[in-house]
Amino acid sequence: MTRSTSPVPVTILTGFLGAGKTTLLKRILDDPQGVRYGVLVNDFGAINIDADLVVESAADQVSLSNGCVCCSIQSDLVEAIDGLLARDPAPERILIEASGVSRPLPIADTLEAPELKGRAVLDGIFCLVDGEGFADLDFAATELAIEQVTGSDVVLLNKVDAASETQLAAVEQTLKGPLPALRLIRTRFAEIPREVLFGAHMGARTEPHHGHEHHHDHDHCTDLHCTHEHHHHDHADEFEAWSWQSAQPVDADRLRASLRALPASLMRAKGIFRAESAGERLVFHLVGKRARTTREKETPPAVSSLVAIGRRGSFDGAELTRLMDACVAAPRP
Ligand SMILES: Nc1nc2c(ncn2[C@@H]2O[C@H](COP(=O)(O)OP(=O)(O)OP(=O)(O)O)[C@@H](O)[C@H]2O)c(=O)[nH]1
Repeated sequence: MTRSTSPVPVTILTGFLGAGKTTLLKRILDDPQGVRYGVLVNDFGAINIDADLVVESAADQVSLSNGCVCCSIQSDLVEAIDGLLARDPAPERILIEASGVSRPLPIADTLEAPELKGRAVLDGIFCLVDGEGFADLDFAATELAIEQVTGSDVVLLNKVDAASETQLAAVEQTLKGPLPALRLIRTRFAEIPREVLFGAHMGARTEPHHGHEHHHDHDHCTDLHCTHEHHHHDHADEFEAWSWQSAQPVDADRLRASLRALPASLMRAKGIFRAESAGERLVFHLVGKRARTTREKETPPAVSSLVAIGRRGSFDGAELTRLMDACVAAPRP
């Protein structure tokens, strides 16, 4: 097998919790158009539900859970990319779905690690923004979302179907006000032509991007939200993830009741469940104030899982566990 000598292009998908990163990833992988993808999915929680959601797609996939690739598990990221590149056949492109609380530039800087030098190269950073939910983010979350935007090459203002024109215009104004050169595309379920996504060849970054000098190509990069101190803390200090699993099927009615009772302080929750009725799985998403459960005609997972993320100290994990244990179907006599 001949190995390509040119570096493998890497695309980073970033964006705040629930903005639509997995939706975009799935869209790409469901129609790979002949490209062999290597995929790296990072979930802040202990269970990588995103990995489960995209698992049926044909791609080499590595999951990085229980931490954030931009800070606490950055070295794991190098190792994971190294591992993907070493596969035979090697991927022709690598996609990294960052956790919703990651900052993209430290991830891009990872590609400069000596182990990866010349083997992988940054192609582009795409930031998903939730057009419907952006206005509901609290101040700190807005700040992080904007930081993700400033570190990206292109912003996908997503969920345009669910947002009003007034909402969308307000988000655009918030983002473009301080960043007039921002490249922003409105999307519905992250639908975007492949030519826009790939081939940007943003290339190697030659200097740290969080300093106050930005000499590189990213003309929309400003230091507005960019303080050194800000970039060096660990997201584990700010956010807390809780997770729950059950090998027993759940009772669909009780599950609905438990999910409705989840505290409003949660910023994001997602789950995949095996209900007693076989042949389908229940997928739950809570993004800010909005929650949705769908029945999917996919093989149900062997183990039902739920992950929730909120600000540290803003919810009671033991209470959540009690709530979810209550929806496990009684064992059959
Ligand atoms: N109405 C609407 N819903 C969307 C759109 N894009 C994604 N969603 C839904 O929003 C929820 C979250 O989408 P994901 O793609 O899982 O978001 P994410 O950014 O990967 O979430 P994290 O990995 O937890 O940060 C899911 O229920 C999606 O179906 C859209 O354009 N319109």
